[in-house]
Amino acid sequence: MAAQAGPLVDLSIDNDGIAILTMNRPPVNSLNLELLEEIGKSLDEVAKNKTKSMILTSSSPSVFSAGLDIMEMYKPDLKRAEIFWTTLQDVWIKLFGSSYITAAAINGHAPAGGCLLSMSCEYRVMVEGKYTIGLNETALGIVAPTWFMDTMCHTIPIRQAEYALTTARMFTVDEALQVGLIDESASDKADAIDKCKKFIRKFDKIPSLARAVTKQKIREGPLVRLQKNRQQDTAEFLGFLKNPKIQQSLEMYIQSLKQKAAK
Ligand SMILES: CC/C=C\CC/C=C/CC(=O)SCCNC(=O)CCNC(=O)[C@H](O)C(C)(C)COP(=O)(O)OP(=O)(O)OC[C@H]1O[C@@H](n2cnc3c(N)ncnc32)[C@H](O)[C@@H]1OP(=O)(O)O
Repeated sequence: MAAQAGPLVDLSIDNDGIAILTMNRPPVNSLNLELLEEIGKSLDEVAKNKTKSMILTSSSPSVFSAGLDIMEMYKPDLKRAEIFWTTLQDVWIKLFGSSYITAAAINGHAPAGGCLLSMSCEYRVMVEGKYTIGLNETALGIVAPTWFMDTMCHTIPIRQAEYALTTARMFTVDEALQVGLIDESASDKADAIDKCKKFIRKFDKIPSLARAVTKQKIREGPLVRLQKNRQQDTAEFLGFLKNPKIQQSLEMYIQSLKQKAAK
């Protein structure tokens, strides 16, 4: 993968006081430890500055995020893998459990961890095109953690979530709209951001504390479940990484990605 030039995330505040968090790890925003750390710091910044809302997007013209960086899981250094996983848990807890308003302007593909980040926001607008979104872990021979599943069940009906998770279903933009995985489609990134802002403006007349507490209460179940089981969840992840069959599946998947990229 190409070397990184420039910061891994850009955090700006626009004229309406809305934070725009842009992931910037070319070519596909795969979530490695360093990118996750930077996203986590930006989320802390948004919370600390009491910014009322945040839009998550990507600097790539065609990929929101390719999900977890597979190289963090393939034959890893186990100490780094542990930090990688706990950092991912932290990012999810901060984003899913945030008190400020969150929306995702999904300007391209959003598989696996990319889908997770967008589902952790309260509203999703996806740019029209040949892009797909979904949790495809089983296709890689791996199992999405319970909190990934919880996040999907919080977004679409549980029957649809079970079917999508077991079949590694990647939804087109139209299919995602139909099932409620995204809330709106957009013609381009600027339109997606405008639509996210329109969603955010719906709260202008709602007292912010009442809104925030309501959001946190409705999201409490999945959050508490992970907070109570963090160590076990990390141990499970490390256990998966030590499994030769999983390493073999990851190796085959990496090869198929490289072959596709070389064509
Ligand atoms: C053992 C673990 C147990 C539990 C954990 C479970 C949790 C897992 C969650 C995850 O997120 S797993 C990751 C799943 N992600 C994917 O399956 C996405 C794979 N990528 C793609 O499908 C495509 O790259 C794309 C649709 C996102 C973009 O397509 P395109 O624009 O055509 O780019 P390329 O495919 O040519 O890729 C360019 C470059 O990037 C490399 N790459 C792509 N995705 C990843 C990734 N997730 N991690 C690391 N590297 C990735 C790809 O190999 C190419 O590399 P080159 O060196 O050949 O340029």
